[in-house]
Amino acid sequence: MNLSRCISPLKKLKNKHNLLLFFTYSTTTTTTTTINANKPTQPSPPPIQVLLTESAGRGVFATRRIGAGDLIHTEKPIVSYPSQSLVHSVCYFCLKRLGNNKDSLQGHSVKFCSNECREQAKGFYEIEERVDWSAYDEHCRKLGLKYPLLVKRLACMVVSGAASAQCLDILQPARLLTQMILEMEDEFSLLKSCLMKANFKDEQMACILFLTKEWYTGVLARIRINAFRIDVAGGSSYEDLFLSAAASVEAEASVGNAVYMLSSFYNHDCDTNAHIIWIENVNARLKALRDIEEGEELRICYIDASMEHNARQNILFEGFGFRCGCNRCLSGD
Ligand SMILES: C[S@@+](CC[C@H](N)C(=O)[O-])C[C@H]1O[C@@H](n2cnc3c(N)ncnc32)[C@H](O)[C@@H]1O
Repeated sequence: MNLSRCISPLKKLKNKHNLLLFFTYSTTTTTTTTINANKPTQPSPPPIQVLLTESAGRGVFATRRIGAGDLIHTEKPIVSYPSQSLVHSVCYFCLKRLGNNKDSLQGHSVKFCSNECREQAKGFYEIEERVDWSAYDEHCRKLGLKYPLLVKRLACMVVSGAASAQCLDILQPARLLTQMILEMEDEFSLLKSCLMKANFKDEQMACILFLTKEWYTGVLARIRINAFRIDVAGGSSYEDLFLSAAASVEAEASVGNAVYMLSSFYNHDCDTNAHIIWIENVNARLKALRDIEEGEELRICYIDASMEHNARQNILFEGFGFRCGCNRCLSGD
């Protein structure tokens, strides 16, 4: 199975209020509906919908009551990439930590935890292997950049046919300052020159036509707002661990970064009712932190919620471009 099959095909519909409404079909909840004892059970759709909010763009809303601790849905990433310092000690596809090489399949510069992961990575990895990325990787390492590595992987996925060049278009982009755009354009030139030096077949060269400055900066602008830092829970008592969603936060402790579709529509709150956790690998699990009523907006926390008021406001404004007006911030806490 290649990665493109894991991507949520979002279907755009109109609801009875004529608001934009999106359903996702590839995410699942743990509950199943038995229609007939003789028929196989089918996963029920997640109890959520994406609607326009009054002041925060689109957001995720409960379609029924959700209990505290319930799993709301799971989600596979559209694109992910390991932290550069851990590239040889996590699975190159699912980012699972590899202990003493016993979980890894040897013989390649990067490792996979299973044949399934190797198979799913096949599309982009065959392209990636043919390119000398040292200049691009070194540029990212020197400047501590993580998101351009996601763009590199996405570019390889597009060349291999495992993803569409437009697959992130629906996500909200960050507003970019001129200086940022200039830096991104330099990075783009580096990425493109690495790819152009590779020995590709004619049809693959034709596939590189999508690779323009506009594509590169547009993808990076979306990744900046929507990427999650992946902190994988270890040990057996993971169900009790509280791991806040920390989109776009830099940290060496994380196994990597990833972009998801549905999870990207969750807005932020400093006193949140839902959170996202990762158990073993990059597949996300969205869980309710308290009872949530039908129609209530589900929000996650993008940052370290233990920070004081001004620090939270500054990080949210600089990183995500908004002033948080949640009840906790309004109370001055
Ligand atoms: C990951 S996206 C969330 C989904 C987004 N609302 C959309 O329409 O795609 C993050 C962006 O949503 C908006 N946002 C999220 N939480 C917010 C909040 N509490 N108040 C205002 N805007 C918020 C900001 O523009 C932020 O950059």
